[in-house]
Amino acid sequence: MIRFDHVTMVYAPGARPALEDVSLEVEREEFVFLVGKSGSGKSTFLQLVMREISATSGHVWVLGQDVGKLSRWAVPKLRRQIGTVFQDFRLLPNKSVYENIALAMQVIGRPRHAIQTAVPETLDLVGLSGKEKRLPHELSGGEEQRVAIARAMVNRPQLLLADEPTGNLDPDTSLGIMRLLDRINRTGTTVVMATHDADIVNQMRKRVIELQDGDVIRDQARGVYGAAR
Ligand SMILES: Nc1ncnc2c1ncn2[C@@H]1O[C@H](COP(=O)(O)OP(=O)(O)OP(=O)(O)O)[C@@H](O)[C@H]1O
Repeated sequence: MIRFDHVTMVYAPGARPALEDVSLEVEREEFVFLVGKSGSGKSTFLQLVMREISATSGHVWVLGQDVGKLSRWAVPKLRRQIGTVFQDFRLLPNKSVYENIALAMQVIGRPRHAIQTAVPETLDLVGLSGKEKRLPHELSGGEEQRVAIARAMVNRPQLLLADEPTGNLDPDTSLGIMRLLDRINRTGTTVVMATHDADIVNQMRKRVIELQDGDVIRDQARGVYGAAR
């Protein structure tokens, strides 16, 4: 699903590498937490997978493709197979819940009948049936994140990347979001989630990859947040 082969990322000449000689593999249908202090390289990792940036050296393979070698038209095709969720939700404020989700299908040219089927199904998946007409400001933070997850999932991506998705939510709401991400994972979507949320990581007991100054310093199955090294 994802393979990093001696990946180094240097943003500016002479700068310290944001990732240095990272090699690892994420298998299909895994759930992986990326942890590490601020600046350790978590977002850089996710951006490399999305091909928002290109590795300075080494190879990043995503869904069987060396993303550094993709042509310009192949990048959007790759991104269509990857859902993304962020800490700040990134919903369009003057569009309804339904419209926010439908837009993700419209922009890739899906036909209206497909949208009319998939949006209600996805709203049901995230537990927001009945709220389709609401605007984002009429929702709680947890509900806004559920809309963002619905938008990420409506095109049925094989891979879901989440950058600190519970960062703006209280512990109970965060747990609800994690249960949803776990359910999405169990139905076959690979999930990679960067987080600082120790409680969540310790409760979920999934694979934990810890970065420090651009190095992988721990890769642990059924891991915890703080190092039990
Ligand atoms: N666009 C950029 N230009 C230059 N340097 C960058 C850029 N993005 C990140 N960096 C640097 O790369 C390193 C890794 O940053 P990154 O954002 O990947 O860390 P992070 O683990 O995601 O941090 P956080 O938890 O704060 O989001 C840091 O030293 C950061 O300053």
